[in-house]
Amino acid sequence: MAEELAFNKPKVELHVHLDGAIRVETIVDVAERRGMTLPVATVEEMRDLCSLKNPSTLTEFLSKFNHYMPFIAGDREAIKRIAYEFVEDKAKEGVIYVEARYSPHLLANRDVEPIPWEQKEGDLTPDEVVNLVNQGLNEGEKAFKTKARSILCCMRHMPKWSMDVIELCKKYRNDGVVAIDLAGDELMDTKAYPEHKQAYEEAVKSGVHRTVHAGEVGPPSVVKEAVEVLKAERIGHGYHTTDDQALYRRLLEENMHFETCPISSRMTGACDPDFTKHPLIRFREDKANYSLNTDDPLVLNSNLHKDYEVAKKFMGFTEEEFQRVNINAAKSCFLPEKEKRELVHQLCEAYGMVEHTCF
Ligand SMILES: O=c1[nH]cnc2c1ncn2[C@@H]1O[C@H](CO)[C@@H](O)[C@H]1O
Repeated sequence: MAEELAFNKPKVELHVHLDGAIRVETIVDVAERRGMTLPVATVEEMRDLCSLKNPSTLTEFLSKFNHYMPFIAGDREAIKRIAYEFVEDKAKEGVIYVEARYSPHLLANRDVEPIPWEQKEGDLTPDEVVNLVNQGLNEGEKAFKTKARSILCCMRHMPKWSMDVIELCKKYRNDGVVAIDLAGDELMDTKAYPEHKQAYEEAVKSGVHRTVHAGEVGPPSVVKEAVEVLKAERIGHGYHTTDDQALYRRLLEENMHFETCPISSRMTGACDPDFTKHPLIRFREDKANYSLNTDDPLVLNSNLHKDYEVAKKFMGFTEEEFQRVNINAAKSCFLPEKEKRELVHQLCEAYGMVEHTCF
């Protein structure tokens, strides 16, 4: 008999890295097609290599990308394929709307300095990467009926890419790209460099939506900077906001959206490995505005059902709270207003709620 799911209803996912959500089978397949040598012999060994087994650090977590990104980066077919398969996987998890994020530069091999993953210079630019991902998401959306949009990531340690990122957000805003993000290792580098600030200023000026990874493993000051300097409309993770009570209270009042990722937060060492002590419990009790997300299912060897399961089993989540969480996610998504309202309506219908009582 199939295992009972913690929340078997339509869901919205706002924080998931496209390059952290690739199928292991696809990595192996692409490597073989490209005649590249894999470090291990089987899919299962590759899964082991790409994923963390025990709670660790964000730095260690991010180092897992080194094992598989070289096989995908620079390959047009692979990039389109991972986007398409991503939508299929989300549809199977009952996600009806998803925002997938990635760094176009980390998948390119031309017009990017330095060229990532020790690739030789090729002819795939960050611009074309965005185009390919858009095609894959779009075709996936048509095939699997899950709406998919994307968020382009600036990387904390690569400030010189950030102005390209905002220009790509502007160029593709009518073709699937809904926002800008700032990702990467907060522990190694917590400061927002002038180039990141400039990119976010341009985002504000040109009406591009903004989210920022902050307070994941870093202190609340990073969250404060995200809100005050980068004008973030949502916070990626944000667990450590609760370490500064005044800031936490203020963001609760402002209805700031926190994109939380329970399983990820344990494995990156962002939070106490004991889920019963997780800041998400505080968010729930305070009726904060937050969503539940996977972050990087490949690196976590996990899926969205498991995040919901953890919330139910260890954090006291009920069906009603899961519904509230998803309606908040829909209300905080980066779709245009009309599409956002339709999404909220779709959830209310699926949850059997009358619209005006729909929180
Ligand atoms: O949990 C996280 N915190 C910060 N950065 C992350 C996390 N997961 C992935 N990435 C980084 O974001 C890039 C673009 O998708 C990934 O390549 C990875 O370096």
